[in-house]
Amino acid sequence: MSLDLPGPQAVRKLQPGRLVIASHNPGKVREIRALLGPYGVEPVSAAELDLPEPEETGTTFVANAELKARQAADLSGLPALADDSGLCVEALGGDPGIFSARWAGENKDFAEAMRRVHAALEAAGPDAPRDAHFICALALAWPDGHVEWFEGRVDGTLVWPPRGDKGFGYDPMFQMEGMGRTFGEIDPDNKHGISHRAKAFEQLVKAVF
Ligand SMILES: O=c1nc[nH]c2c1ncn2[C@H]1C[C@H](O)[C@@H](COP(=O)(O)OP(=O)(O)OP(=O)(O)O)O1
Ligand SMILES: [Mg+2]
Repeated sequence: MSLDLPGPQAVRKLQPGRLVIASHNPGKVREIRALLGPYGVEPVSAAELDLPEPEETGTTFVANAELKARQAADLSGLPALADDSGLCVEALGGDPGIFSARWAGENKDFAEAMRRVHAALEAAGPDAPRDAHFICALALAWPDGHVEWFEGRVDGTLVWPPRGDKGFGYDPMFQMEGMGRTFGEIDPDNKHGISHRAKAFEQLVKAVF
């Protein structure tokens, strides 16, 4: 999958003050808080503001990140940062991709979602490559309608059975290129230095702080 962003963007700096983390996923909110730690903004989550969870009608990670950020900025009157991310499995044509959260169902059961990915890979045949990548698209929206986008990617392979309980989502079955442990087995501080989210944040930090 390419990392095409919507186009050249004007760079606007983010001023100190409250910043909405427009996500309803506690694992993600935790990582984003840690990644924003050094930059002097006051993160406030969608849950703390009681913001509704929008329907993700976009067909790309960037479009969904933008939709979530715009809605939160509109409703809160504050700048808002959204993350749309997912696991893309090469042998599955990029699935679950933007549907990564939806594969976990209403109950957000990622043990089940990982079994689904594993079953789909088994169905693809014994020689189906285990290559996969995580994508993270970030959108930062201001109440006046200005938006900026950033993206990061990390490549790896899928393992079975899943290992580790330190991350969230599909972390226990994803092993980054060149690493012997899954994202579920490494310390959060370590993941924050290398993940798709960390890479997207590197771009964001360069541009807006
Ligand atoms: O670092 C990660 N480690 C493991 N799994 C991950 C990661 N990053 C995204 N993922 C998977 C699980 C997540 O549920 C889905 C994203 O779906 P996505 O719609 O962006 O997030 P979400 O619905 O969980 O929360 P929200 O939209 O409120 O931010 O991809
Ligand atoms: Mg979502």
